Amino acid sequence: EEWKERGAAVATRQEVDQNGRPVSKIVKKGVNDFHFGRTLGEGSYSTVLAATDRQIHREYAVKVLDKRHIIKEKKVKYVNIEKDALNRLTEHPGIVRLYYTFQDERSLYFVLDLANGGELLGHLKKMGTFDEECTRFYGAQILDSIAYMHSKGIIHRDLKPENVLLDEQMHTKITDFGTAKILDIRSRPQDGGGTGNDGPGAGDPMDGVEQERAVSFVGTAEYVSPELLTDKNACKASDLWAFGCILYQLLAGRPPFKAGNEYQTFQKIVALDYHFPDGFPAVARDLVERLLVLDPSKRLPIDHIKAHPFFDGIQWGKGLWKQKAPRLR
Ligand SMILES: O=C(O)C[C@H](Cc1nc2cc(Cl)cc(Cl)c2[nH]1)c1ccc(Cl)cc1
Repeated sequence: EEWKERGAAVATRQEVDQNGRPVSKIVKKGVNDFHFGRTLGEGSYSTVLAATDRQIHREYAVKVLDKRHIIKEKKVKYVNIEKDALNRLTEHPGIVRLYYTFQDERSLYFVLDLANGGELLGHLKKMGTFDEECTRFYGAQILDSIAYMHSKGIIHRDLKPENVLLDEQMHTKITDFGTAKILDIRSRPQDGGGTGNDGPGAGDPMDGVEQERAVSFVGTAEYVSPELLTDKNACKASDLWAFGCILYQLLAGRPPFKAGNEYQTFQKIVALDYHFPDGFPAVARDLVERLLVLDPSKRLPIDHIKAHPFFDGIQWGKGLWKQKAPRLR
């Protein structure tokens, strides 16, 4: 079928050298190295297909983008940000892994982990709400992945249950880094990345540039942080605001800020206009209240979130990713 006619293309395999720095090893991988299968999803700028590597018979998710469409819609910057961000996030089980990128005359291809457990959002819709144990487990995995991203100078900027995929062990894999912000680590003081509150625009020289230009990107309405709506700038703590919204949503079955249209949702966010439903567990409420804080520098930093009583019993680190996922209920 049509995939056959396209020539192989030079691809880069992402590996890390002995110092852990990502190096692109040139391997000849192209569209002919894969057998394309079912469509897994359609985005506004991409189609994701299941594909099997013909040599090693391993299945991947391949994100295919039409070059003409990308150029016409001025999304070239986002595609290259997605590639660069994923290339820095190669050693964490909670982040979708990028194996190859290649292109042919018509399309761009990202060869990614296949997470065939579906989206966390789908499971939440099916269940209505998660109980505390499931919320604790999934919340902990998402937080552990955010801590890793931030330690590599990456801010996701569009965290939401839709962008949290599940693998066959029902463990999380965060995806969709096209709208990420890559902090220039050369100038950033090595803050170990976990603080989450180095304020908007800290250390990212590109920020100055973004401030002059209107920031063209705002996340998904229900999860957008107030600082993104007021002073247009995302910081690491913006991901922690979204994390607070996700925790609330897993337990309540809906996000904290949701109105009839986007503008009304934004008004609720900047007014911190939200309420906890009856029966919302008190210990979870305490944590959410320390995350949904208007001033980004006052949000609980990641290390304090991990130490919060809500996460009592969570084994942070490798153990979190080896244990069996709790049955959803
Ligand atoms: O070969 C690489 O790794 C770098 C290229 C860079 C690149 N070449 C492009 C051509 C077009 Cl038409 C559009 C975009 Cl966004 C383009 N990005 C590339 C190729 C594929 C993908 Cl998925 C991302 C970036």
